[in-house]
Amino acid sequence: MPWAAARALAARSAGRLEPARVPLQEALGRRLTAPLAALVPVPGVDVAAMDGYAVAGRGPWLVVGGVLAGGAPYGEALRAGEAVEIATGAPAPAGAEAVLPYEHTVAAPPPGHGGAGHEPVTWVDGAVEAGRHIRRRGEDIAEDAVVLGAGAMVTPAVLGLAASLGHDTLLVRPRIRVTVLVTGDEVVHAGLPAPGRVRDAIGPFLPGLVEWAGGRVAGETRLPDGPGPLRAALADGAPGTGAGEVAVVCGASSKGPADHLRGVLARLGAELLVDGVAVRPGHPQMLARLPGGGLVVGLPGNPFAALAAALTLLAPLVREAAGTAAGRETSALAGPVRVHPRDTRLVPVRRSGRGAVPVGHDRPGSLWGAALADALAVVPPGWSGEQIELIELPLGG
Ligand SMILES: Nc1nc2c(c(=O)[nH]1)N[C@H]1C(S)=C(S)[C@@H](COP(=O)(O)OP(=O)(O)OC[C@H]3O[C@@H](n4cnc5c(N)ncnc54)[C@H](O)[C@@H]3O)O[C@H]1N2
Ligand code: MOO
Repeated sequence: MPWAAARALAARSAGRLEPARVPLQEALGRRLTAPLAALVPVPGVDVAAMDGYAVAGRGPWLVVGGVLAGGAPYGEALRAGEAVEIATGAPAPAGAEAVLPYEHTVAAPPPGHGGAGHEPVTWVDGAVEAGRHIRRRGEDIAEDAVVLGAGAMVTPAVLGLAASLGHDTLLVRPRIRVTVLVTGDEVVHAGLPAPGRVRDAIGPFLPGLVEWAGGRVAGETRLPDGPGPLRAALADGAPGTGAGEVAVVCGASSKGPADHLRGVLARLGAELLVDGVAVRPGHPQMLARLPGGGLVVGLPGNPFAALAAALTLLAPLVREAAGTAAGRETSALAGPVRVHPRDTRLVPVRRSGRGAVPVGHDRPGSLWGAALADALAVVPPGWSGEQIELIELPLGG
């Protein structure tokens, strides 16, 4: 199957997940599926915007009480000539006309008193402007105001905003659950690989790639070679095999004696949607639908081939399920690339002012080039030209 057709088919194969209410932190990076409205006004009541004295009428003012943020509000209405010592954010008493910040406050003698008095009562004075330093109820955000529309991306700032408006959950499209199955008797997961062994280089990049595309890796299972373990891991009811889920199989996609994925999928009655893609690297990649509704993505064992295949089949379907389509980017190509007569080539490049620069080191078995690059240039079969499509490589963080 041509590369572009495989990518489009992968996107179509995933239905959009139904919106769900999730706790705020889980909504990060998702899109809102409903407008976000204020459940409460901000601020909720009239509050002091400065530490100082809430005052009524003209000074000097007799200090009749104090109120802290979180403390009990002052119980009575202030009368002209009265002040209440107040903390920033504390409810302003009824009748308060302004807040006099400490910095602008002078100790005042009681009216009609000749000098500084020794009474236990306190008098304060200072210049205030009517209404100054009191944030009125709903002044920042009115109750019921719609602050964000459906489709808005949930950023860290959106989480803080939603919390301040009284929300504990947000309605978003959930992250599609991806289960990773790493096959290969020769594959080890820690330390230096002994001769004939190889460190798993695919399992470590999948969670970041899936998260970046809008999904979530729910678990990783390491499988020995052989059809039995793979069949059990993809059987009905196994993690990643249900509707709205994805199982990613690393390795076992080619034609060797240990490459059992095709046979296992046939035995399970899966519908093979993509069986090989005309792309280099990564042609032995597969997409299938299990009878239970789950999708299986087969990635080749060579790590750069697996990355190229993950960007061809896995990322588009995860994005589609999450409702977060990628933008299309084209660029000039600032360096030579090899062109294949029948296959699309995916070439690691770095964007620069001159265009996309091929970084080399792009053998299927090595992620060196992909690690140096920030995008893959899509070089169609027989291509000649100047502008080229780029697909973004996932960034960290
Ligand atoms: N007769 C054919 N042989 C091969 C073909 C073909 O079309 N006909 N295609 C070649 C290409 S291209 C690729 S890519 C590989 C894909 O093979 P598999 O998906 O079956 O993967 P394996 O055979 O298990 O492994 C291939 C290679 O990758 C190493 N590997 C496997 N898993 C990992 C991992 N998690 N991390 C790092 N490296 C891994 C494995 O040791 C092998 O060296 O098939 C070609 N052969
Ligand atoms: O798909 Mo294999 O890509 O070249 O190593």
